[in-house]
Amino acid sequence: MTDVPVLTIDGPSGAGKGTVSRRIAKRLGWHFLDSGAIYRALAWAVQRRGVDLDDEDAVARVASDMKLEFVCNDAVQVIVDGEDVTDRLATEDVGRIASKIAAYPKVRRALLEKQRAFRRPPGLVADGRDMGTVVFPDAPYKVFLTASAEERARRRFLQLKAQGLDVNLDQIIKDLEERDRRDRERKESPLVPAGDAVVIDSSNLTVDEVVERILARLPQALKSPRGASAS
Ligand SMILES: Nc1ncnc2c1ncn2[C@@H]1O[C@H](COP(=O)(O)OP(=O)(O)OP(=O)(O)O)[C@@H](O)[C@H]1O
Ligand SMILES: Nc1ccn([C@@H]2O[C@H](COP(=O)(O)O)[C@@H](O)[C@H]2O)c(=O)n1
Repeated sequence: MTDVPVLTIDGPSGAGKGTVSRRIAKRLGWHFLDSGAIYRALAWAVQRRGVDLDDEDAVARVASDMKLEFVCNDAVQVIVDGEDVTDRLATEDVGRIASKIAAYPKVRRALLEKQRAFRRPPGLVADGRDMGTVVFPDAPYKVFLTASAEERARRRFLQLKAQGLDVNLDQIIKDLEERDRRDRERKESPLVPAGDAVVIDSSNLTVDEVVERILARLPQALKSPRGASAS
């Protein structure tokens, strides 16, 4: 428990959590936690070290001892064990492995304090699956952002295509639904809205509209902090 305010934005893959969270963090002048990037970085480290994905203890050991850094320049760079892996984490392949190992209770426990360490003044916007339910249950502001599976797949398709990746819409829908099902059905920290979260369906909303809806729920005093950028 701490006095530092946290806004949690949870939801399924492709709902727009990362895009919206980054914008809001910038507007408020707050820190930003992309917790999915931590699970993706772990997926990468586990593969890199040749660890058996079915061995929960071995994967949890990597979660405890991997050296993870987020370097904030124009964009956020993810450095794992001294290697910049930023460009390798976006693929559905890494997402699939991340969601498999994210189901392990020992892995989630090993990553809990690493995530809580992001809570620093003046505030934190935390994006993920269990930010409002498990990692920051005392957060005063919680959002569950969702959208139809078709719309989320369409967004992911356009996003990956823009990055020059060779993508197939049907495969993306399949991957996304499988990953969501695994995230929702796992026993440990499943993807569910926190009881006190506001649910926003972004299927028919632009990014700006989602950002404004969320900001409208925050107290005015948080929206004009010293040093916050207006962009
Ligand atoms: N409301 C929206 N309308 C249209 N496109 C959107 C909207 N929100 C996000 N997008 C686009 O959808 C893509 C996926 O968004 P984003 O990466 O923020 O989703 P996410 O919920 O963080 O996904 P993941 O959990 O898999 O990381 C991005 O290209 C983003 O620009
Ligand atoms: N708080 C979180 C965040 C992510 N995960 C798992 O990681 C996968 C990848 O996350 P992205 O947000 O980058 O797509 C995701 O499918 C989850 O399985 C998690 O469990 N908890």
